[in-house]
Amino acid sequence: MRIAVIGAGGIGGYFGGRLAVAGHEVALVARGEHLAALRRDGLTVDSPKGDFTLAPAGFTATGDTGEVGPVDVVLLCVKTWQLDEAVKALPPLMGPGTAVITLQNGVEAPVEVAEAVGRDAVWPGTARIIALLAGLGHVRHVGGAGLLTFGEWDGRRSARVERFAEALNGAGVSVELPADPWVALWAKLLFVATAGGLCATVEAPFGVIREQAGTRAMVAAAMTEVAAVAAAEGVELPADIVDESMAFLDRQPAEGTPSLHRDILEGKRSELEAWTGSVVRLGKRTGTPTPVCAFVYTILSAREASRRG
Ligand SMILES: NC(=O)C1=CN([C@@H]2O[C@H](COP(=O)(O)OP(=O)(O)OC[C@H]3O[C@@H](n4cnc5c(N)ncnc54)[C@H](OP(=O)(O)O)[C@@H]3O)[C@@H](O)[C@H]2O)C=CC1
Ligand SMILES: CC(C)(CO)C(=O)C(=O)O
Repeated sequence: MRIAVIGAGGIGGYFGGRLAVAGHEVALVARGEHLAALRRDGLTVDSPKGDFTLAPAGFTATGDTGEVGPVDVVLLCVKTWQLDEAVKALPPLMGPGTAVITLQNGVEAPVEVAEAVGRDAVWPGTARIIALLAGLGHVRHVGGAGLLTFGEWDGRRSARVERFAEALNGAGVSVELPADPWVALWAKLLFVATAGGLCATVEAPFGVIREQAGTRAMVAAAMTEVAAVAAAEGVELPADIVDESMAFLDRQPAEGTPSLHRDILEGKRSELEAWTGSVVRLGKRTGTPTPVCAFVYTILSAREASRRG
């Protein structure tokens, strides 16, 4: 298949790299020194599922989607606050059946992208992985299954969704095709906005916030708030979503950290607005109380402002 990945960072480099190794025609859209390194040295991925290096001849590295042309699937792998610019790079990649998979945490990215390319072209998706850019042209898969969920906007099973799922499976990437992709997005938000938010608030990895009774209780209370906001938005999460998500927290590597935590610590712009911030915003809009999420959001807004100067 012909695949373009916009944003060849942690998740884009990992999933795009695996598809290229499996023989698909992959274009990694990157910029700056990272793009230069990809062109010169190729892509190196360290992963518990098997390390690999892709030679420059094994994929296209470009800063210009006009050089790529229409593809079957676009993996949109930039941060939420980078979507605006990334969306402007989409038109040359779009053919009649092109699907754009949004992999951002949060529930707002598909809506933003659909405003540019239409709902029929957008597959709301999630990535279950911890991956990061370890250096120029170098991605590190730290943990997590390396699993993708995605589907047509309205949840209908289509031939193109199944075809891409097969391509991913053939590339060693696990896939779940949810009956409703929005349930998967909300379930992921329920985890990152709360467990991710608490890690960033106390500046500690998953192992600490789940062992301390106080932070564990706050995570569970915040998760209950997110489920209530989802219901108010018309998305019914499974009845055991909080227990399931606490069990998911217990399965995370003890030293694992969410990107929200790493970004704030490093003084970078974070995705706070799209994670805990969106829960608070949508809670206000629907009249759903979110006191724990609002507390976490307030602390982190101040912490990010202070770190970024
Ligand atoms: N990392 C993870 O484990 C997971 C991440 N996610 C989600 O995936 C999304 C991406 O996260 P992550 O992979 O960590 O992010 P990274 O910052 O590692 O990667 C994003 C990459 O996209 C590049 N980029 C941004 N805009 C453009 C553009 N217009 N053209 C070309 N390249 C561009 C960035 O370059 P530059 O540095 O120059 O800005 C960077 O290399 C986030 O929304 C996150 O929530 C979801 C699950 C797990
Ligand atoms: C919390 C985590 C690792 C879960 O996959 C994530 O999505 C992120 O850090 O962006």
